[in-house]
Amino acid sequence: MGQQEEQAGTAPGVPGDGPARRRLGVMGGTFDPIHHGHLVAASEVAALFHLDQVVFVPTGQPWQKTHEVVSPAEDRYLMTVIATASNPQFSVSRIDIDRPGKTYTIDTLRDLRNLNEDTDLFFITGADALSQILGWRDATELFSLAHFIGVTRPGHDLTDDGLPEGKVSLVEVPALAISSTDCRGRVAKGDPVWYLVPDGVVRYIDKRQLYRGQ
Ligand SMILES: Nc1ncnc2c1ncn2[C@@H]1O[C@H](COP(=O)(O)OP(=O)(O)OP(=O)(O)O)[C@@H](O)[C@H]1O
Ligand SMILES: O=C(O)c1ccc[n+]([C@@H]2O[C@H](COP(=O)([O-])O)[C@@H](O)[C@H]2O)c1
Repeated sequence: MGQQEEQAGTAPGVPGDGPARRRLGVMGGTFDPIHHGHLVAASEVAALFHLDQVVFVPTGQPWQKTHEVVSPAEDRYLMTVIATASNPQFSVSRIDIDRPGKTYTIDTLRDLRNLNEDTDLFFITGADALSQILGWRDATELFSLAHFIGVTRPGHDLTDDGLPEGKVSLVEVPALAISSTDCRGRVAKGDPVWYLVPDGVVRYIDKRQLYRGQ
């Protein structure tokens, strides 16, 4: 499938006929720290899919990152708030960090469905995460709760192989070869993360002395 296939005019459910439903993008992530790769992906998808809002949802306990040291949820939440504060289309939800136990997207989407009536959900995910999705909890039900939008990410193949037809769109976004792992590594070595993450996030990392000992 062509990565540019889902342009504005062909995006699923684009307003036209029938009563307007709110269109909410959902950008889930560990955001340790949030970086410009996340922000560009959300901004690009919001424009292409005519989304009213994108809600960033930091994970509580990312169960597939148990081999890594994950920063406290409150730090990751606050960095996400700082990074998104200037964009009126972006907001941040605490639903995953306030829910006890491991974080599963099935719970995220069920909660968001309950909190938002007359709303269609669009879950935004990078190519690396999309390729793992069949291993997520209750994978088949996920696709009945949201439309999934896979975005390009340098170093990863974007494919919807094996995923249900009509439930996933693939989108090319400006390529930013940034990862949270790389940002953490740079801070640990004393290298700059300016312009990889928003300025306020650089200052927050410094203020809280995050990633220093890693
Ligand atoms: N540079 C990027 N371009 C496009 N999508 C990205 C990029 N970085 C992360 N994503 C996507 O954002 C979501 C949240 O990612 P996450 O918070 O795990 O960041 P990460 O950079 O992959 O972190 P880590 O390096 O710690 O694994 C995932 O769907 C991921 O695929
Ligand atoms: O639901 C699952 O089983 C599941 C497994 C791994 C990742 N996810 C979600 O995928 C998103 C990106 O996760 P991560 O670990 O790459 O930051 C985030 O919203 C996670 O909650 C979800």
